[in-house]
Amino acid sequence: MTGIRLDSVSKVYDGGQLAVNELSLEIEDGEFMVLLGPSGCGKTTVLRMIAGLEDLTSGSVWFDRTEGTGLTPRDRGVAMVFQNGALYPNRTARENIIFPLRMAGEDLVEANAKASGLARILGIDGALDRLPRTLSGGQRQRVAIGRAIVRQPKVFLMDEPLSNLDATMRTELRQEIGSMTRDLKVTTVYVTHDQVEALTLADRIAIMRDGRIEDVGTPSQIYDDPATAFTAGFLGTPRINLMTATVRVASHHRVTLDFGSQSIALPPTDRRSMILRDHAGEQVVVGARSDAFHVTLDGGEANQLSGTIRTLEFHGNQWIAFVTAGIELLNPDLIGVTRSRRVRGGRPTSHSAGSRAHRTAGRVSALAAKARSVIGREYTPPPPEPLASATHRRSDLVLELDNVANLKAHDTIHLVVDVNRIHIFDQQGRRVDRVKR
Ligand SMILES: Nc1ncnc2c1ncn2[C@@H]1O[C@H](COP(=O)(O)OP(=O)(O)OP(=O)(O)O)[C@@H](O)[C@H]1O
Repeated sequence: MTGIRLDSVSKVYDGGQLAVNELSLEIEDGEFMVLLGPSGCGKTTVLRMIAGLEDLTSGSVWFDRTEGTGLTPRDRGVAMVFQNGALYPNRTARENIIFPLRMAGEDLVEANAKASGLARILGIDGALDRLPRTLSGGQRQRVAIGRAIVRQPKVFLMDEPLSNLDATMRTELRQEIGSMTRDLKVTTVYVTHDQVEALTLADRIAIMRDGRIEDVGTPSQIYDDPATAFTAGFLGTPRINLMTATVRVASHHRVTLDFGSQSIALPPTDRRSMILRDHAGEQVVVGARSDAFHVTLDGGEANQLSGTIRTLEFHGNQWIAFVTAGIELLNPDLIGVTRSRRVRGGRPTSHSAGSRAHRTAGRVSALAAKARSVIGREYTPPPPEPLASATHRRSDLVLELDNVANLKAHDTIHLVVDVNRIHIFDQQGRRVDRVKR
């Protein structure tokens, strides 16, 4: 078994697309690591760089203590499964699975025994003697997984292996992938943009954005204690409410978060109060998932926000309420973000905040040098986009409600905010307090 280390890896494609930007990540021996992020953030490129299918522009890949950067895919001991695991059409499922073993000279009886064992784990033992065209999409994908894993690779790489399956099949195969990789204790890197797959399968999740890692941790760390507003917005349905607030410091150093016509207060002993006392008058972003609110009668309770129900949606086991409360809400995808990283004719095609780009000028200039060396053009880091940009705004608080017996559209609703459940971010979307990892 093998641990993987990515050491400041970057990829600039021909034509200047910066796909991966000085990304570092350690994946432990036997760990199931999920790379999660929106389309185009560089997940597949990272996977292909681990597999040796994509050259690195800079940085290095390590397998335990061996540098793998220059190794051929074959010498890396990795196996990969893609969205559409292509099979040999004229070979049965069994022949497909044992093919890599036979190529390696393994005895037919032993190879068949291994195929049968894997087929049992993957739930395709009844389909082993059928041709791929007679199998369902889910069965074909199971055969592809069996063929990839049969040689006991040191590292198993999966690129959205469930994305072409229907919902029932996805759930079943997801569970089988989880138990199989744990039984085999093989180090696995799994790419997806599906948060349910990430939360259910991963030992740890790396949230990617614009070619970088935004946050990395166990599923519960990432969900309950997100390092950035983007991470908080990527996990959870409905998405977290991100409200702009101004920090006010009243008498006795009491810190309130002022949303305009309404506000909430932090307890004086709250660590965040102590941090925010020095930032009176500045804007912050307050993240509150639905479970941070509870509906109350207008009892004048502390930390109460009031609004009007714009609409109620029925979702079977619950309702989703869209509440207009006169609070400016932000789109998590756009806080502190690089909107386009394309380097063309010396300038990116649009502005961005580059959430961490401002941290060290040195990093930016190193990247600039790399981009220049690849495409022979100047790279100018884009300036931050203002928080109040129109594209950032959303209009409603979005909440789950179990019971709407006494509520309907256009009613006034009163919500108490549990301040222990809110996260406070700076204008670039980073937590103002410390994240526990
Ligand atoms: N061969 C290539 N040449 C040029 N640009 C590329 C190439 N492959 C990928 N890219 C670009 O690099 C960026 C990262 O692509 P990548 O496929 O790694 O992202 P991803 O997160 O896996 O996306 P998706 O979830 O849509 O598969 C994208 O902007 C993509 O357009």
